[in-house]
Amino acid sequence: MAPLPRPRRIVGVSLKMYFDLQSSLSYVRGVYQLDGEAWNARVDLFVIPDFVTLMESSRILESSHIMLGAQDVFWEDQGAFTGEVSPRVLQQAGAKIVEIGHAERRAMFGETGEWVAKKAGAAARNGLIPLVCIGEKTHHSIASAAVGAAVEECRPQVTSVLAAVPDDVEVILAYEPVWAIGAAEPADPDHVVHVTKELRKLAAGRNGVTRIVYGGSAGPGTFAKIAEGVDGLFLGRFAHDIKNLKQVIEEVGAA
Ligand SMILES: O=C[C@H](O)COP(=O)(O)O
Repeated sequence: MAPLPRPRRIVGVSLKMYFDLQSSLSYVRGVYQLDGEAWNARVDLFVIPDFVTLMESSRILESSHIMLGAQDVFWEDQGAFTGEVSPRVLQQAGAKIVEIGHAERRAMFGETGEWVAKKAGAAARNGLIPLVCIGEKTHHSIASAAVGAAVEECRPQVTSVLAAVPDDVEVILAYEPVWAIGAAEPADPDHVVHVTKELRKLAAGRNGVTRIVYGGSAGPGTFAKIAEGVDGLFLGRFAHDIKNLKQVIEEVGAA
């Protein structure tokens, strides 16, 4: 049987909390300038600023193909949940993607696998693409054991999410080994390729598109080494300079 065609490549950036309001908007305007280049390179592009910046970002991006994302979401659509942000409101504000279960949220804010799955279900219910962050906490020092250990740790993170979303909706899995986030360099390419190839098997029976992106100190030079395993990159610091994002788009389009 012929292998399934690979989905379109995708590149996105999270601003985390590095930016203030004006610099977030300035960055989003910079991303907007890359719309044509990404589109011509057949690379889907998304950007994830903070909640406060979403509506203005939506206005900036409205005539583009660029998808706007939010950094978190609550699992109910409405009710007495002070401080939480509804998936329905995110959809109304122009978001197309919702990042869920980032390692920082799991570590610092007590986000559990059960919450992540519920949030993914809520995003899908409201027409948003769940971008679910998964990854092992520590890196096994023996390379041959590291892949198996990573897959075992990531497997329940993936299966609980896929069980919570309808089979036919798009899901993006962001493989971000926790130890590679905020590091000097991305994870070893062989490790990323081996782990993501195994994780892709978990979504083999789905009817909806499942894309896997790599995150964790990724930047220019990362994609070509791991293209065999992933559909794109989820970038942080090393794409906060628009010139680097432009270079990554070129590389992903050319790989
Ligand atoms: O959200 C993005 C990832 O956590 C990666 O961030 P980083 O590239 O700054 O390590």
